[in-house]
Amino acid sequence: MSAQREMKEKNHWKTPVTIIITVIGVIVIVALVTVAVLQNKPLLQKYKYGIVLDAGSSHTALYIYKWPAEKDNNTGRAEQMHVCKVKGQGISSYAANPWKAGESLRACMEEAEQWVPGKRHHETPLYLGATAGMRLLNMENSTASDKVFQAVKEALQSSPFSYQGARILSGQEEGAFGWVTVNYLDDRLKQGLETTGALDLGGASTQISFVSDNFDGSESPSNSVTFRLYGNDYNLYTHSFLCYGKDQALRSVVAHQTQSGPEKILDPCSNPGYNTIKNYSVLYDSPCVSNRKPQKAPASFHLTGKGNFGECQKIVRSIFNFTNCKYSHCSFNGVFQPHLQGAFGAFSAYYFVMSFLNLTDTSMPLETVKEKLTSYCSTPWEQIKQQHRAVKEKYLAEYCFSGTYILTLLTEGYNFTSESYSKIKFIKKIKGSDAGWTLGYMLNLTNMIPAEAPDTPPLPHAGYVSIVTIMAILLFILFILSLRPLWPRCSKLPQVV
Ligand SMILES: Nc1ncnc2c1ncn2[C@@H]1O[C@H](COP(=O)(O)OP(=O)(O)O)[C@@H](O)[C@H]1O
Ligand SMILES: [Ca+2]
Repeated sequence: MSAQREMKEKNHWKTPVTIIITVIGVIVIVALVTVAVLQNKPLLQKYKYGIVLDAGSSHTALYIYKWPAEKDNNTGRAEQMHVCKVKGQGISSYAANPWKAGESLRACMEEAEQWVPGKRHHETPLYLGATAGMRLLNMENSTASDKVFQAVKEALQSSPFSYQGARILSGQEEGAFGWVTVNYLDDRLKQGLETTGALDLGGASTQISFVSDNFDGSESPSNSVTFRLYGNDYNLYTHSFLCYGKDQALRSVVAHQTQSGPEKILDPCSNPGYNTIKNYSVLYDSPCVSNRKPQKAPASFHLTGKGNFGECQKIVRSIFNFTNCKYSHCSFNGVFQPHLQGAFGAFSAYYFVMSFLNLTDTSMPLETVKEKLTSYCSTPWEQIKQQHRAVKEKYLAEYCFSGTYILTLLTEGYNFTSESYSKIKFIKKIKGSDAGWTLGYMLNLTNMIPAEAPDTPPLPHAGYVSIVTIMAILLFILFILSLRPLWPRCSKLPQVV
């Protein structure tokens, strides 16, 4: 028995050499894993910021975006942090007193100072892009448009942010950047997935942008925008229809009914019982209709609602020209359009109107959409007002027209069929960021979408740490095994009888 105990005490795990080796080994493993974890730990998240003002025809909105500072070029995605709606109307409405356009922006600029951390102010780029409202003002009165821009620039330059310019976007830019936003937020660009088309309905213009296999730009170069993003080439079809935003389209529809300069009209696009007085000079004060102003007309006319979808649609149809197409296919007004392809995201006024009318479900047959519009249009105005007390009267009075216009623009203007209509999604936001041209515009100007696919580490951080740990343990075991000759001879253990 005593011999046995003696042998147990000489157990090799307790020899000084193995104790030292074990301690060193454990220290080495702990050190290795600690270094691996600390060295490659994602650094504490710091953000960069960017601000874009969308100076639309009806209103201005200030968007603040943020993205992780360390990985702006590859893995981090920019997202909307805050939006500030500027009080009052769009900047083009200040043509008569331009300095007020600058003043109108101040409250949102101050709000932005609260949202972006102070030490980042000076490095935060600030852009303003104006769309169709300013395009029209610039056509009509370029001096007034220049003055509005001057006032706006002064207001923006007096902020602590890094002012990068204020300008009018072209229709192509507005359409293309809306498409970039939608596909960037859906992660379609980085992953090289099939892209989603973009439908943007504003107050003064409307844009359609999509990638089509049978469009290479040759048939109509002015509708082609090419991009190389994350290593993929895109040939985008895009078109912006000036005067076909819903406010200008409504002007055209009312202008159509006042060609002879009447004192009264019975408008099928307004609910029965709706009554208003409209001023001729205000109605015709837009390059979209100014050439049609009746010669002999009183100062104003009475508009009374009739609420008839079918009749309203007839008038809406009349503002599109479906003749004279010199291309293989056209949408309307002789504008080239390739065959529609893939899914579409429809945002801005498309969303506001269709969500109000409970028509965002596009699996609904087009016949049902028409029935619902027929019913909405024929609902008495008093009843509409009672049912939607919280909704602005101006919007409320226009939903019958707006719904009719959207359905006609999509199905007869762009040629969406019952089948392709079901591929449209009416959207406001994607993953918390508003759909619209602003994000795409900023991504482009800050070079945040690389032309080539970025090199990504082959392993995620957790995988890397696990592999280093396993390797270290394996190395240690190998090392212990390699010291086997030093181990005490276990085979000499006496046989217990
Ligand atoms: N809640 C709402 N309901 C209906 N229409 C809305 C709502 N909010 C905004 N709109 C409309 O959305 C449109 C936005 O257009 P806007 O971006 O200002 O013009 P554009 O892009 O042509 O320069 C306007 O016609 C505005 O009236
Ligand atoms: Ca817009």
